[in-house]
Amino acid sequence: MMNSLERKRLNSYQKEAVLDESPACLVNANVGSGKTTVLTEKVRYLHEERLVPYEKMMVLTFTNKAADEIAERLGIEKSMWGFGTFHSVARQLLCKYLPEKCTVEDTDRAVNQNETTDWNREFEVIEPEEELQMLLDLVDANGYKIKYKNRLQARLENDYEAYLQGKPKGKYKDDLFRVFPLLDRKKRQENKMSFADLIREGTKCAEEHRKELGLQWIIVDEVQDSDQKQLDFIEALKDAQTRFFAVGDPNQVIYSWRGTAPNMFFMIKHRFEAKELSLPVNYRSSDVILEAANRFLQFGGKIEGSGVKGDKILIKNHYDPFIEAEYLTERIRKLHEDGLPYSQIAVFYRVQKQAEILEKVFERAELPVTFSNVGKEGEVLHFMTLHASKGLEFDYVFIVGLNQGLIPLRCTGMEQEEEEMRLFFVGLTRARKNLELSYYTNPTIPGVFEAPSRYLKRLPEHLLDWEEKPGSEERKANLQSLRRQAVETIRRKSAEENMAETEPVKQKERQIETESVKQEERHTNTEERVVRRGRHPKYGEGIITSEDDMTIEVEFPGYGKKQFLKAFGEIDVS
Ligand SMILES: Nc1ncnc2c1ncn2[C@@H]1O[C@H](COP(=O)(O)OP(=O)(O)OP(=O)(O)O)[C@@H](O)[C@H]1O
Repeated sequence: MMNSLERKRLNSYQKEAVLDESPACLVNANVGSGKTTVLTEKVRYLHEERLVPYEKMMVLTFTNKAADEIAERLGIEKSMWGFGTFHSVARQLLCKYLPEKCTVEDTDRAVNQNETTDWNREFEVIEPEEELQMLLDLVDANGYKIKYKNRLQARLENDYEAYLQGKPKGKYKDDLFRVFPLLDRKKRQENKMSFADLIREGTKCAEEHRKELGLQWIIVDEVQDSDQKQLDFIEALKDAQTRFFAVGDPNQVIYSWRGTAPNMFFMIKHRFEAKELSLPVNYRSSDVILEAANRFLQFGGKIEGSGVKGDKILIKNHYDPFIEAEYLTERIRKLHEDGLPYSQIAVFYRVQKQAEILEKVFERAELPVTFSNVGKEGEVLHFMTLHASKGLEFDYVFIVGLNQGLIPLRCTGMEQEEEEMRLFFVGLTRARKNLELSYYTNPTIPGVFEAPSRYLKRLPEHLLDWEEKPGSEERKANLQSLRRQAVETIRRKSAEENMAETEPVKQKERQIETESVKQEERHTNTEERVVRRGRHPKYGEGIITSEDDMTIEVEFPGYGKKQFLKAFGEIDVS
């Protein structure tokens, strides 16, 4: 009975999850613990050993990427009935159960008699932009007044659902709620559905045809990403005999802004009265990476590793994003020369804006890069936002821009703070073997501070390898070389660019020179000062041997010289 499972060498937790046949079961899985493995093995087991026909199962995912991976592992067609994203499965249902297309005569008659024609199974799915344009056309055609047009997409997403649920008017005194009935009618007449329409109409359709569908299993991947409407869809599909099995990780909720509650995992457990199983062992990352990630874990105990110690996490500082991009090209070239395939290297950043400089510099360096998590396969480097990194794994991961105000972004409340932390957790846990984190001295992004991220302080010191924690002489030399490097690079670039750009480049050059001279001056002044003392909770009282804007160096009796980042506030200066 268990032969095919044994072949796959599942651990005991994974086996238990695969074999479980409770009416509802929720697997609380740690990052990298084999969620996808369990899900695919479960489908295979049910189909091959328990002889459940595919048409009696639904396997729902949140992304096309996950759907593709599951289909590939199972060796089934991506378009197979009941497999795919929530949207594609809702579409399948509607294509099966909506009325067939009306004849031309039917449509003419309906239009003549001013009847609304309705969606039929040949409907077209429209992008949010097209729906917005339909709305704007109706506003213009009817001379309606709409406030805050620049936020209309968001208002459409939120208020349209409210209108459909019977809410008569919105927050603002304008004509938006008068356009909604026209929009609804137009979409039906033109046989077009938005993504939200798909799930809502799909849910109605599932309710009507639940008995006929007679599902034996509903299986959901990454269930922590669900929103209320997707849960309604699952509930609509579920009949008395239908078993519900879902895998998810409460520590990887990073889409609260899209309507997922941070505690969704536990809400689902309650709603479906599900039994909870766990997958504790992470097979992906080294122990060093997991110990770092554990500091950002919000739910559950420690993540267990599979016993590979791994290298320390490298912490780097770069003058600015430009110098960093130059550094990355060289570093990545070297890693590749040393035998690491480009496809095993990824660079993550927090905001899209950071990609601009990286893109330019990497293009010039002629390295094979893709700036998304999909698309180009094969021997390419991956550059992407932390959000896009979810579900992926790489041997060597760079996370850039660990500055206050960037990672984490400035937050307005606790919930946002927690989500930022989960996002960083997702980023860290993509790495199998090596992690490199970096922050800028001069971030050049509005709203981002020079101070290194407080997340660096959260990481256990013994796991970190600060690239340079220099003493005073070394530091001075480093600042000088940093300045030389920056100026040289800019000179080289300015020679390449056209003349029109010379002046701003010069300004930048001057700015860097002034800044580094200032830093050196401050530095020298510190050295000339009378003895100052600082106190550390562990090392006691010591003498401050050097100091600049960001760091402070203190010599402690019995411990020697130690450097600290001021932003972490570990030293009390007397
Ligand atoms: N029992 C096992 N023995 C050895 N390796 C395993 C086992 N189960 C899973 N793995 C490996 O661990 C890695 C992570 O597995 P998988 O991608 O299924 O995890 P996941 O939980 O879906 O990850 P994430 O939480 O990041 O989405 C994969 O490389 C997989 O091959």
